Amino acid sequence: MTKIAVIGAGAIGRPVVEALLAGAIDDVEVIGVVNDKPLPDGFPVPQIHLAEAIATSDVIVECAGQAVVARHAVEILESGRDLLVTSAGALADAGLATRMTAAGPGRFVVTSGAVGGVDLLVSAGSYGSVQRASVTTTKLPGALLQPWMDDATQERIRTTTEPITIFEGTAEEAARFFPRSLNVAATVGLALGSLDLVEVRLIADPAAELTSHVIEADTDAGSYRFEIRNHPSPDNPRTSGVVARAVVRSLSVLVGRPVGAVSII
Ligand SMILES: NC(=O)C1=CN([C@@H]2O[C@H](COP(=O)(O)OP(=O)(O)OC[C@H]3O[C@@H](n4cnc5c(N)ncnc54)[C@H](OP(=O)(O)O)[C@@H]3O)[C@@H](O)[C@H]2O)C=CC1
Ligand SMILES: O=C([O-])CC(=O)C(=O)O
Repeated sequence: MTKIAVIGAGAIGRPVVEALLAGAIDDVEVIGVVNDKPLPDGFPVPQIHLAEAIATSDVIVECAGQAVVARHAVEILESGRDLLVTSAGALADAGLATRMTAAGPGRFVVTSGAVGGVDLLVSAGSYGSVQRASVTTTKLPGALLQPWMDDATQERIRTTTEPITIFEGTAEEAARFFPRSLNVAATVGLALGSLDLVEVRLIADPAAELTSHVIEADTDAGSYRFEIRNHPSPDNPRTSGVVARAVVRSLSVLVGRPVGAVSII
């Protein structure tokens, strides 16, 4: 039996817990959830402190935010627990990425999250060269407002009646400026081995009922274009609903019991 603790009980963490309790992966036990505020009445597993999660679990699943990875990842890995990271953008901090890579004996992996095709990008980028890469993300305006934006910028985004580009930069900048909306840009950068290479464009579109991520890459193995169109989570319009399912799939690979009739990793 593999013991799992989850950090975060929001739009990703809660459905992950529910899926695991429903038996999505054989032989796992959810020992509890670490969360900022008290969990709502009726939450199906106990709320625990991080220290208890570290003491009693085999794998810790982060579904809480980049700051949690920055604060706790090294401690978790040094305790010998494996860590599944959802907030991939935390690894845009090169210093943190280096410390996490050096830490152990626990292992960390990053979920593919809201996007796909990253397996192919890892394969293409592994031994060869990457000429260019880009991620263009389109979301509803309200999902993109940030505390650092001034009032005029927030108003322009909130009231736009047509698609507007609100950010262009590298994947590192994207993860830093939009920590809850552009983790996928970091995921693509990590897959290709360079966050600086990935040109990111973020579009606020009032008609974007589906969140879209268009990923393009030219490599010496081939040229790729993936267009992903996800339904937003009903609990958090910033987050695509599929992310929780991706976390469960990633966890299933990490614990060695991949979901699906045929194992595709
Ligand atoms: N890789 C990918 O494709 C994607 C990654 N993400 C990442 O996943 C994160 C979670 O997304 P989502 O579930 O939608 O966000 P939510 O805001 O819905 O939920 C976040 C949860 O984490 C909890 N939390 C926040 N800080 C802490 C802390 N310091 N310790 C313990 N718990 C904490 C919150 O608790 P409370 O509400 O009580 O404050 C809340 O329960 C995002 O911030 C983003 O970094 C998101 C989408 C896609
Ligand atoms: O869920 C999504 O579509 C993407 C997202 O929020 C992120 O990358 O942070």
